[in-house]
Amino acid sequence: ARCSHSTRPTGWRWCCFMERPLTLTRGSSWAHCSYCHRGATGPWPLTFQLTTRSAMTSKGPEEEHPSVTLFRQYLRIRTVQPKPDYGAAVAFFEERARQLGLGCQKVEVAPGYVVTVLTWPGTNPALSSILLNSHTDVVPVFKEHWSHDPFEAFKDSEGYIYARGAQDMKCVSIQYLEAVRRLKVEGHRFPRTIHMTFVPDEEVGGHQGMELFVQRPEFHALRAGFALDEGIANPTDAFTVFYSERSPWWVRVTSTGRPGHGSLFIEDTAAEKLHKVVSSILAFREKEWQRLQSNPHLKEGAVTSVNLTKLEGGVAYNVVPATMSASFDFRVAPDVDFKAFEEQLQSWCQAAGEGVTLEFAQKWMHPQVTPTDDSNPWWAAFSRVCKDMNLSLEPEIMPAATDSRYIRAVGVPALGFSPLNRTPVLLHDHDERLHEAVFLRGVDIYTRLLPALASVPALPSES
Ligand SMILES: CSCC[C@H](NC=O)C(=O)O
Ligand SMILES: [Zn+2]
Ligand SMILES: [Zn+2]
Repeated sequence: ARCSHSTRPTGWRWCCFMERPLTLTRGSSWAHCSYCHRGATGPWPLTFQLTTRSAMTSKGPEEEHPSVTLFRQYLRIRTVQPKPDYGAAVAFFEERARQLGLGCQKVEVAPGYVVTVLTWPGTNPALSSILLNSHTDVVPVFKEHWSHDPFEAFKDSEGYIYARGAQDMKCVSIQYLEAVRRLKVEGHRFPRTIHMTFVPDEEVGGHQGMELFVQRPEFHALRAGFALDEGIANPTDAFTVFYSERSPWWVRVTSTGRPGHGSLFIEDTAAEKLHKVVSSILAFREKEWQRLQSNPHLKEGAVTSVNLTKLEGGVAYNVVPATMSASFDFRVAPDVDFKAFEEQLQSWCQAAGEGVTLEFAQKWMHPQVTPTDDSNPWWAAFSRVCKDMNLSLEPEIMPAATDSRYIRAVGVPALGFSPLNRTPVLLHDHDERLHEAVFLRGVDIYTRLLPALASVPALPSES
C-alpha cells in the first residue's frame, strides 16, 4: 500500500510500506524506517520508482542506503577464482546470521570448501522449504580494462557500482539477506522455512560446491521444495527467468597420424584428420546459428551452441606431429536426444579417418525443465507476484551452466532469477556494474516474492 502523499504534512517522512512515520536513522537525504528498514529519499513524495534514479543516488557513505553499503562491503571480499578467499565470505555470512538472528550451519563439502546455510524457520515444519541459493565466487578480471578497481566497489556520481560480482551474483546474495531482514523486522512469520545457501566454486563448475552438497545428508535435511538461483540481467524493462539450462559438454578430439619431415607430403597426418572433424563441428555450429537467426521465437538457450576453444599439438615448424587435438565447448539444448547427439560426434570422428578419438572433460546428462504453467504451484506463486508488481517476465533456457542443474537433478524445481532489469548484461565482462536503484528494487522484489513462496499451501505430496 502506498501512502497518499498529498495528505501528509511536508517535512515528515512516511514509510510507504508500513504506512507509518519514519524514524530517521541517518541524515536528511536518506531516511530509513527503523522498523522495516526501507529507505526513502528526496523531497515529498517518496517513491521507489526507477524513474527517480538520480534522486535515489547518494553522494557519500553517510547518505547511502544501508543495504547498498552492505552490498559494497561484500563486493570487496576477494572471492575471485582461481584462489577465492572463501574464509572471509563465510565469516561475512556468519556475521549476517548473528545480526539477523538466523540459524547458521557450515557444511564442508571438500577440504576448504564450505557451504554456509542461513535458516529462517517456518511455522509449519511439516512443509518443504524454500531454498535461496547463491554462489560466492566470482570470475577473474583483466584489471587494465577496468575503469575502477574491480574489488573496490567504487560508486560513481550517478549511482553505478563497479565491481566483479556486482551482477554475477553478489547482488542476489545481499538482496536475499536484505529481503529476509525486512520481513523479519516487520514481524512476519511464514509457514515454510527459508534457507539461504551460499556456495563455493560455481564459476568453475560447482564440482567442489553444489555438486557435492546436493548428495549430502545436510542438503536432504533442508527438505527443499523449491529453489531460486541466479539468472542474468535484462537490458529492457522485462526480467529474464530461467526454467532450464543447456548441458555443458566439453569435448577434446585427439587425432593421431604419421609423423615425418615438414618438407614432405606425408600421408595420413594428424592435422588433416583433425581439420575434418573441426570442419564438421563448425558446420554444425553454423547450422544451429542459422536456425537461431531465422526463428525470432527461438532464444539463445533453445539451440545447441559450440565453440572451438583450444588447439594443441606440434613441436617444431619442420616436424609433422603424430598427435594434435582440438577442444570444444558444446552447450546442448535440453530437447536434444543426447544419445543420438553423442553418436553424431563419434561418427564425425570416424569419418575423419583412423586414430581420431574423443574424450569428455564435462558431460552433463541430466537436463531438467521446471514447468512454467499453473500446474506448478511454485511458478504460480512466483508469476502471480510479478504480475501484481507489474513486472513482465521473459521465461528462457539458461545458455550457460549454473548450480541450478544440480538442484533440479535431485528433483527440486528451480528458477534462475536475478531481479535486474534496465541493466546491460555485463557478467564476466570488463566494468561489470549495477545501479544502486536497480539493486534496491531487487530487494523490494524479493520482499514480495518470499512471503508468497513461503506461504504456498501444502502440496498433495505434503498432506
Ligand atoms: C561447465 S562448468 C562451468 C560453469 C560455468 N558457469 C558460469 O559461467 C559455465 O561455463 O557455464
Ligand atoms: Zn553466476
Ligand atoms: Zn558467472
